[in-house]
Amino acid sequence: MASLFFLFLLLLLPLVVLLLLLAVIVRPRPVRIPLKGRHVLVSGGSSGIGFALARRAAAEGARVSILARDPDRLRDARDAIRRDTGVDAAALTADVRDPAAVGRALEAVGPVDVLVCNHGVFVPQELERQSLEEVRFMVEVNLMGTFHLIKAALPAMKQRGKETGLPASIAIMSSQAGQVGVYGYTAYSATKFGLRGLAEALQHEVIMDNIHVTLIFPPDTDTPGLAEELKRRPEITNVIAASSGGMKADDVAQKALNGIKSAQFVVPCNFEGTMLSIATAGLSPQRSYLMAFNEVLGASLMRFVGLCFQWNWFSAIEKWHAEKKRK
Ligand SMILES: NC(=O)C1=CN([C@@H]2O[C@H](COP(=O)(O)OP(=O)(O)OC[C@H]3O[C@@H](n4cnc5c(N)ncnc54)[C@H](OP(=O)(O)O)[C@@H]3O)[C@@H](O)[C@H]2O)C=CC1
Ligand SMILES: CCCCCCCCCCCCCCCC(=O)[C@@H](N)CO
Repeated sequence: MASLFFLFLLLLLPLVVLLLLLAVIVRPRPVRIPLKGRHVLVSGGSSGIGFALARRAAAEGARVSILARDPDRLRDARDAIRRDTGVDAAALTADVRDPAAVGRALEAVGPVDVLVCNHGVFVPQELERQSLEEVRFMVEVNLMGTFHLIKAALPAMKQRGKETGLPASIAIMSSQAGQVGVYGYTAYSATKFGLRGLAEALQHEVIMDNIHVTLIFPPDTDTPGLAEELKRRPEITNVIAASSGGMKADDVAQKALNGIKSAQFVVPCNFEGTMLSIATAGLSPQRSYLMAFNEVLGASLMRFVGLCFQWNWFSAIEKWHAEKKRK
């Protein structure tokens, strides 16, 4: 009996040592980003996830600015935020593809404490059938638009951080299609994978300015954008995307905001997303020693689970092609 207990302790010991080691080495160090009274700017804040996020930030006492192209939708969103929270959000009309317009918009509202690059466009299609114009459109909006926002916001953000001594945040909306390539998403996945490279490198560059980068990876989320997308999404893309459960915009917004407040680098939004994040942890920064522990121990199991998913997806593609041929 006593020797069994001893054996158990012996097996446990390496895990405890690993946990302690991780607690010492994880970087960057954990930090909390306060929201109350701070300036939160959300691009794409007039619809879907961005709107839900802006409204939640307002409800938590932040000063909120929303940025998008269509002034009518912006006005409706601002009215809804006022109705639900009593907060007057600033509505900024700008196309993120236009760096000068983005610069003017940011200048008008002053320094940002939490920049949420959430805007995004998604036009699913097989690459062979998709026009280069559509590919370029997604790259310009999703990828270049995010560069434009960050370049425009960073100098004043740094300056303000120096004055207040408070940590600031740059959050970027990726997608689970930015963690795994999916049929019909060659261009879209490329932009969302691209944002990860941007975010990892940027975190190195701004850590000494007390700025913390957060990358959010939602699954299919019920938004006006998704409704449009579904009108033309290839059937097999629907099948693969359904491997991860769909979510409501407000639930994604809550996960995102919690992730921003605790300065998580990677923010998964559902259970499948957590598995996906462990499977694709790579060399991304990790502040939580508990998550680091899960990543270290879960890596090989999640690799195996990922291979099972790929098996399933390639089988579905094969079957779909066979059926198409028969028709
Ligand atoms: N819904 C989903 O299934 C998922 C979404 N995501 C990502 O979440 C983000 C939000 O998606 P969702 O809420 O569904 O999108 P919506 O289409 O509902 O809203 C998109 C927002 O972005 C704005 N926007 C689009 N293009 C530009 C532009 N060129 N300049 C400025 N603003 C722009 C839109 O306003 P306007 O058109 O007026 O400019 C709108 O406010 C995107 O980055 C998307 O890739 C990730 C995973 C899943
Ligand atoms: C190791 C374990 C793996 C676990 C399961 C993986 C499931 C992956 C599903 C990918 C779905 C991609 C949806 C993209 C939604 C999106 O971005 C568009 N709606 C555009 O907005």
